[in-house]
Amino acid sequence: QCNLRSAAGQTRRRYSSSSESPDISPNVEARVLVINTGGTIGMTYHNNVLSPEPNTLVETLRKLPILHDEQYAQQTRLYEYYKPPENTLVLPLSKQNKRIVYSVLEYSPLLDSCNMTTDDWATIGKDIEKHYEQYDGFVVLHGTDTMAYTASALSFMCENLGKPVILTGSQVPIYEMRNDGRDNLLGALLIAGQFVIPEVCLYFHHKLYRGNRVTKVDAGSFNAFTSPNLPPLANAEVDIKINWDTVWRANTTSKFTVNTQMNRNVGLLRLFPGITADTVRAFLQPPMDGIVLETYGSGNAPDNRADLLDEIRKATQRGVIIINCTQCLRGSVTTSYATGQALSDAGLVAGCDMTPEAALSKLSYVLAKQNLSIEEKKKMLSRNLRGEMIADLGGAKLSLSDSRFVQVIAKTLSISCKEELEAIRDALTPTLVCVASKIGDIEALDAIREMGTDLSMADYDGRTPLHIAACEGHLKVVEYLLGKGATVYARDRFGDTPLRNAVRFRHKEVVKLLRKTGAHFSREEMEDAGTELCSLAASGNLEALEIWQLAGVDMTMCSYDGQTPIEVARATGCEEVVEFLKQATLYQTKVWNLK
Ligand SMILES: NC(=O)C[C@H](N)C(=O)O
Repeated sequence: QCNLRSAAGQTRRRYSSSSESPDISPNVEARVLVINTGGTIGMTYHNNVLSPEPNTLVETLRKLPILHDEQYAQQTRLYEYYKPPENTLVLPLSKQNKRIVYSVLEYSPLLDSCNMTTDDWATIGKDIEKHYEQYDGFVVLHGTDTMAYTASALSFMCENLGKPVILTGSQVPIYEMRNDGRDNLLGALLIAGQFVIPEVCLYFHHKLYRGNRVTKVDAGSFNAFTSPNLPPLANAEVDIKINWDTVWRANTTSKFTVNTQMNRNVGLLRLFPGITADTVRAFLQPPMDGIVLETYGSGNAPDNRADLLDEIRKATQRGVIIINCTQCLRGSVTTSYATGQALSDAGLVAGCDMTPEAALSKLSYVLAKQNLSIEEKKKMLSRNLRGEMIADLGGAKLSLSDSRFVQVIAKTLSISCKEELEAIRDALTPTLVCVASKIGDIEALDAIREMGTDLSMADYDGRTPLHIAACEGHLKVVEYLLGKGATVYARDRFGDTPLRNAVRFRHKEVVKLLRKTGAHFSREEMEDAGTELCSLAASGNLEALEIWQLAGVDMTMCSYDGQTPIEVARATGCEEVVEFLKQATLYQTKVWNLK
């Protein structure tokens, strides 16, 4: 059963441009899911006020040449291949020679983001989880008013995220002549389709921010957001420049999941001079489980107000968790003042440099963990979970440009300016990490990482240390790299992932570990697998077939000429292989029945 073929029963030919020449690059098309939740971007005027307009966005985008290339769609029979066709669009060829095919999933009803609740965050999270394997990245269209809250909440809900999730929207509807919606959507799509940034981000006005670091600061400007305590992850100027050193990575070997358990009994309380103890007491009454207290300056509150401190202390003793965040836009909570020390003595958790939006959603996420004690929850809250805060300001990060090694080279080559130094670092480190990975030298990898190098750095062929360790079958190195945030979704210039490499070189244990971490074959790789499986069946290579199955490939895929592996095995008469493929077919039938 050729369930992954196109409706026409043939694989689509892919084209690099509107010319007739087929592109041989296997990774030329990326897929992005756009989840449209509402917001100004898709609003129109009704009785002189803006509200969401359902069922019109896709048709509008289809008519905009910068957001859809109809000629390419027709030439490559895009609509036969990607279902449902009415929601599928494709961007013109990007500067990096990539095609981004995107599908729009529109919610009903579309919401002004002021109307969103915790349930809506969970719906978005669950949809990302449901479609996670089919897409390279996700764009969430969302109203700007509560976008920072949703971005923060999603960053905690998405555990072990390996692909980009980018929230965007606009200040002026995309249907208006002058608007920021087109640019924001285009930028978000280009980043989600071309870069493996494994974070929940927010893209607005040419900048990509970490989602849990932003706050809306302007209601009347296209430049509506700021990330006060962390520079942008990317700037989309003439080129899109990713600040890879800043990108946050999940340091685990666990698969992506979405945890929608959030505690709703949380709140934000902003101190002001003269606030009464009655107000504080009323706010902290049950069922309140946790609050973010927005204090002055670097986390200060009056230390001459015994009545206030008393209410706060009583609440923390009852088990209410209180995070101390500053009302200032920029900066961190410290204990440099007596007025700040009083709060920490009253049992508050330091919110460091978190935004109130991030602190509130982190609190809601952590408080929902029923198996943790109050002390464990407090500990978890003071840890940096998703790059939402700098927990320890004392330990500034070392960068390779500070390292002795690069300094010595720079001196030898008489280099002094920062740009040249960075150029050397960028040229040397991919090679160094790849060599260390090839020879299985974890100590060297660790030393290079300590200098501040990102171990997901790719060489000139787009090959990362994880690709190399997977080829070599260095299980320990693979484990180490995954533990240090290496992405299983990196594709080299040939379109290969570490999983594809491990399968090719038959490293069973590496395949198992990569699968456990969430690696999977893309739809196109699955299609191409049919031919490979038939040739392995023809040569009776049972071991290789087993590895393909471990990699999650459907063993009933057809070859290019429509034969199934089991038919080929029967024709060659290799009983062992026939038996194995029979079992695999039974298994696959069960999988389909479950769907
Ligand atoms: N610019 C916007 O999207 C604001 C709108 N009220 C919303 O948050 O849905």
